[in-house]
Amino acid sequence: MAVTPVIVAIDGPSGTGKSSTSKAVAARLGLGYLDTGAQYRAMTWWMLANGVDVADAAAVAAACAKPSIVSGTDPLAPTITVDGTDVAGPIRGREVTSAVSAVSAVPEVRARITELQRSLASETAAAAGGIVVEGRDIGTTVLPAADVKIFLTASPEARAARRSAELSGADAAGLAATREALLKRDAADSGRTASPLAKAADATEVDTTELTLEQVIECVVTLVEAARRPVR
Ligand SMILES: Nc1ncnc2c1ncn2[C@@H]1O[C@H](COP(=O)(O)OP(=O)(O)O)[C@@H](O)[C@H]1O
Ligand SMILES: Nc1ccn([C@H]2C[C@H](O)[C@@H](COP(=O)(O)OP(=O)(O)O)O2)c(=O)n1
Repeated sequence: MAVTPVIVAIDGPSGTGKSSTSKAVAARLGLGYLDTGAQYRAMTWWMLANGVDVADAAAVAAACAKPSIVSGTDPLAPTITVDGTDVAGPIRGREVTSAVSAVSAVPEVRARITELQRSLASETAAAAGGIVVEGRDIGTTVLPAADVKIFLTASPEARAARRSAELSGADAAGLAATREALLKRDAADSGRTASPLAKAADATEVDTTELTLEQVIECVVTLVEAARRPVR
């Protein structure tokens, strides 16, 4: 019996477990995976590498059609390139992290990246039987007809502890500084006019503060399996 492709949207603020949960759910169910934050980070990396002033929205808007951003959708080996260069490492650095909210608030940037996301989601879903797409506005704007919508939350303390455990070397910062930077980015992402971070009215909210990653994965897998309808 065939099953229709399933589209899963996972949104929420930083450090709630979107990437780890989405990758694991996609791998377990044999679906594709798209990290939309990586696309905004890649656009930001390109702006910084090309000397565009990220505080100048008009300059960012004028340049944002130039870079070619390509995402690989295998959850076991996700990739991201800009004009053919692998940027998976540099896009996680502090410089990009502190500039990404400004770049992703520019409507022209969002229009371009949203179009990329929609075409990649439909191509991948058709080829892989479905896709898990994670970000900030997937359930509200990018894929409002998604079959499953999840909004992950966690306390700022838990999120800061998770993030600071990941950072090392030049990017290492104290827990308090990490918490402050994370809340500042949340406020910018939630407060922007163009497609802000928000829970869709029909999304299931999962507070991950007291859950293990495995428990969150199980919860999402159960919701996706329930939504998969056999085609007769
Ligand atoms: N429920 C959880 N409990 C403990 N640690 C978690 C949980 N979910 C995710 N993590 C860890 O927190 C960090 C941030 O998770 P990530 O998936 O990157 O979050 P996001 O994509 O929402 O920013 C990762 O190191 C991940 O392993
Ligand atoms: N769908 C999305 C995804 C991310 N963004 C923006 C806002 C976020 O602060 C940045 C980075 O997202 P990313 O998911 O990589 O951030 P974290 O890993 O959660 O720290 O991109 C967005 O505006 N819309």
